[in-house]
Amino acid sequence: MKLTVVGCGYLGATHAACMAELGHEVLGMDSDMDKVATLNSGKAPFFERDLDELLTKHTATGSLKFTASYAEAAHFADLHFIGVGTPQTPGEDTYDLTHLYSAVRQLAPRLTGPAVVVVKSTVPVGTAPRVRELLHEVAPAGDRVEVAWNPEFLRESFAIEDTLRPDRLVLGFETEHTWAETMLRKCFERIIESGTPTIVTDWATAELAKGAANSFLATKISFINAMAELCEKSDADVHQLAEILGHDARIGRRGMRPGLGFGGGCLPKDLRGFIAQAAKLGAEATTGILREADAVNTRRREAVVSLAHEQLDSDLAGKRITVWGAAFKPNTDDIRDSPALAVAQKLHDLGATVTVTDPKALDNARKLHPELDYIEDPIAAVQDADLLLHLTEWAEFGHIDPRRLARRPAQTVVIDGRGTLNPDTWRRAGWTYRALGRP
Ligand SMILES: NC(=O)C1=CN([C@@H]2O[C@H](COP(=O)(O)OP(=O)(O)OC[C@H]3O[C@@H](n4cnc5c(N)ncnc54)[C@H](O)[C@@H]3O)[C@@H](O)[C@H]2O)C=CC1
Ligand SMILES: O=C(O)[C@H]1O[C@H](OP(=O)(O)OP(=O)(O)OC[C@H]2O[C@@H](n3ccc(=O)[nH]c3=O)[C@H](O)[C@@H]2O)[C@H](O)[C@@H](O)[C@@H]1O
Repeated sequence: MKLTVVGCGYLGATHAACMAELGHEVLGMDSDMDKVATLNSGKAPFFERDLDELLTKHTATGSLKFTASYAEAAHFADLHFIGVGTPQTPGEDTYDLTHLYSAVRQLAPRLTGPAVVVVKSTVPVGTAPRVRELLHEVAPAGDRVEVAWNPEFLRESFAIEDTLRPDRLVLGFETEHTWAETMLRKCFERIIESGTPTIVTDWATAELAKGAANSFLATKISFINAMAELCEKSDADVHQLAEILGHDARIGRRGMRPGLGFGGGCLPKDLRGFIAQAAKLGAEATTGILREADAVNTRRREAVVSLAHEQLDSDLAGKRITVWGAAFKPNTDDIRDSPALAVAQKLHDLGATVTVTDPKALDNARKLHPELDYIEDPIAAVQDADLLLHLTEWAEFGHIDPRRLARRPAQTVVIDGRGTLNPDTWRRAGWTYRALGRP
């Protein structure tokens, strides 16, 4: 099939490359010309495992191309996926849908024949009818343009695997048995035939499925982090507690790692956007648990700052603090709402000199937090430090032998914000080891 993907960021570039891998002819469209040029050269404008290889493979054969032209995109195919960003509105908890409506407004006047517009971006429930309205108003093809909803559940750092072999496919349509459904079933034929659970539903359920999934994931993380707060008061170990709970299949171990909490471009803003929309719809009473999940998450960042205070005798002025980690999680260069950088910035604001290291995210971090210091080598990073914070659990950091570090810092104190370093190894190497939720 021929198809386009409008918006080629973390989601869209991956989707475009994976659709080419499924055998389709794909044109990715993005308003950012630099991104388009990078993608056309077979490279991703961000770090995602194996994505460069997939882009190189399919741009080389010509089955995958990128453009900044809506006219070209509209002309190329009659199946259009939209994956533009839907960030949090600055200063509010709601979604900023400007990019989504802008993409629809620019695509619509160029749709002269029957077409299917499939939205993958995450939105508040109730967005689909507005997209349909806009398309029918503006597109010359009018109501021959159908709208489908296909929420995306991929995780960054597993994006290709999650796109090609998803846990489930959710397809939302206005009515049953539409042309849009036929088109999407054909597009995802290989995925569906491999046995992937495929749920066909209405628009509202498809929209809600995404917000509900991310809200649940966020709440699961905050649940174990609330237990960490309790462990801190009772000398219990939240990591062992999580293991014990996780053996119950109804609870499950995955997605329940305690520590500094969730960040990234999705869980925090989707949780807040979900709460804001529920309140707008008059279902505010259902959101208490979600508000608490957000509050627990914020408290974990504050807890690391408090621990740092405690270790440095309540005086951060002039202290040298090394932070291992800038990305919001390992194996990505994404720093959107990064818990590690939020803590680093706070410590800097309190007067410390903060040096950050990260295997992939330093360029992005430098742009957003120019006042912090940066260094590539995590070992050199601890030179003369009064305190080491381990805030993003890259495997590279876990493999460092603390004995190799012991003579470099001014004080051998480490706060393990992710709880993945081995306390015994660090203590045996002469370090004072502190972590959230464990003695
Ligand atoms: N990043 C992820 O892992 C996932 C993201 N999502 C959702 O997918 C959507 C996109 O997220 P990301 O890819 O992370 O964002 P992103 O910011 O990396 O990418 C968005 C892209 O859209 C482009 N864009 C913005 N306005 C445009 C327009 N009018 N026309 C054409 N291109 C335009 C931007 O230049 C950018 O390249 C969001 O709604 C997000 O919640 C859903 C599941 C996973
Ligand atoms: O909507 C999205 O964009 C995506 O958001 C998350 O994916 P992602 O943000 O890539 O990352 P996760 O692996 O879920 O981690 C999110 C944050 O939670 C933290 N986390 C995760 C898991 C855990 O057990 N504990 C924990 O603190 C991570 O460190 C990270 O900061 C969801 O997992 C995806 O299903 C969803 O598609």
